[in-house]
Amino acid sequence: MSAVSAAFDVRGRGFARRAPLSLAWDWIDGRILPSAARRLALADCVGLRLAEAVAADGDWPPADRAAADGYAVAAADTLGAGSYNPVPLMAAVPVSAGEPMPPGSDAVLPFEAVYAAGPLPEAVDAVAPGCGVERRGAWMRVGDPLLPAGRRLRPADLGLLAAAGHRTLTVLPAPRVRILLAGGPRDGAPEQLGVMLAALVVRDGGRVESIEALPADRAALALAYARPGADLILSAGRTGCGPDDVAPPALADAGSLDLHGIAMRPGGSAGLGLAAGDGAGGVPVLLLPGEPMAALAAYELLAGRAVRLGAGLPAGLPHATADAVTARKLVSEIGCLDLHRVRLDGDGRIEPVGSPGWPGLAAAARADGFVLVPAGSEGVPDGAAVTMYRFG
Ligand SMILES: Nc1nc2c(c(=O)[nH]1)N[C@H]1C(S)=C(S)[C@@H](COP(=O)(O)OP(=O)(O)OC[C@H]3O[C@@H](n4cnc5c(N)ncnc54)[C@H](O)[C@@H]3O)O[C@H]1N2
Ligand code: MOO
Repeated sequence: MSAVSAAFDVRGRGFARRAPLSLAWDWIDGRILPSAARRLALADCVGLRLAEAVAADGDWPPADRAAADGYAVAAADTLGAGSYNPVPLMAAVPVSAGEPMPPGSDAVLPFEAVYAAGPLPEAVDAVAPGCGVERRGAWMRVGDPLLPAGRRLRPADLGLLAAAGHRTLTVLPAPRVRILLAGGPRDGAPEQLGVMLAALVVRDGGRVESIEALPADRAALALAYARPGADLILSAGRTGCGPDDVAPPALADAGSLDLHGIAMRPGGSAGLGLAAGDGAGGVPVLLLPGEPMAALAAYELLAGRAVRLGAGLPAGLPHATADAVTARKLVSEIGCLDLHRVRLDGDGRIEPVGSPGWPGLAAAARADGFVLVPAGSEGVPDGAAVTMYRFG
């Protein structure tokens, strides 16, 4: 791909044209690969992808054990027991759930089925052999496949793998993502992008290398783009057309500005390129608008894809989807992909919350999710079937 808009400085001029989102995706897909697999301690693996399939190292449970609190008994000793026929138990041993079964026992009589006030406990119910017992290997046998290669590890997986005897795992390490806040809010407004972007990066399998607030200074930004230590850089703010919108020229200084201006709304002033940092091919840098809703949209549609690919996760949107029908027309500009924040009612009908160009995160907080109206469409009429991507 040629460095399309690289040479074009939009400051004081505006965007002559914007690239289709698909071009930005091609750029991301062609440059971002997960890092090589590494062996890490189990505790450091949550949210990472397994590089190879994992099998059980032993049986679990390793021996027959009690599944409930009660008395370990030989089931045959309880034969005929009932509330009108208590049967004294000569060899009953109190056990707690999870304890190995004592020799000679083959069932657990729960405390509720035992009268224990006399000199010997008495069964007031009969049990069959195996009752109240978790058999050796009931969950898994040595060599059983437990988790496939590529699995994104959940907290419960780590518990299972600990039970199966694993102390370390071979995983794809999380990409180190540097978050730069370029220029920050205007007029002393509160900073709000750092926490949001960090949470999104973690959601998508990345690790936040640092979050740094920098002045709208071209040289300072170029240095921060070029500094080694990150696998991916997200720079939010100062991507527009004003005189102090120095993020795009700073990226050109640090390496290359390969795209600036994307045909989507909000988020249309996003850009991307490479910083000549420590990586042989340069470190991908995604420029996100500073306007908070535009930053969110540009993260979801662009940057998140890069983080997921770097983590070895599927490139597509990670949001749960819902099939819905529009309760009102969703207007859209032809040639531009529109992200509509929408609310879902109990009947599966959605309504827009504000228009795509409406700034701020309040409307996103009131929305249940978003609907994407493709660039080729002039909008979606009411009563049309659409897919809603759920926020959160
Ligand atoms: N002539 C044109 N001007 C603009 C165009 C255009 O096509 N032609 N595009 C517009 C679009 S789209 C956007 S989006 C903005 C790009 O904004 P910037 O990336 O330059 O954002 P800033 O100027 O840095 O800030 C905008 C807005 O966001 C607030 N902000 C910035 N950083 C933070 C932060 N860390 N926390 C909270 N809020 C932040 C800032 O206060 C401003 O209100 O350009 C348009 N211009
Ligand atoms: O990047 Mo601007 O908000 O298109 O919304």
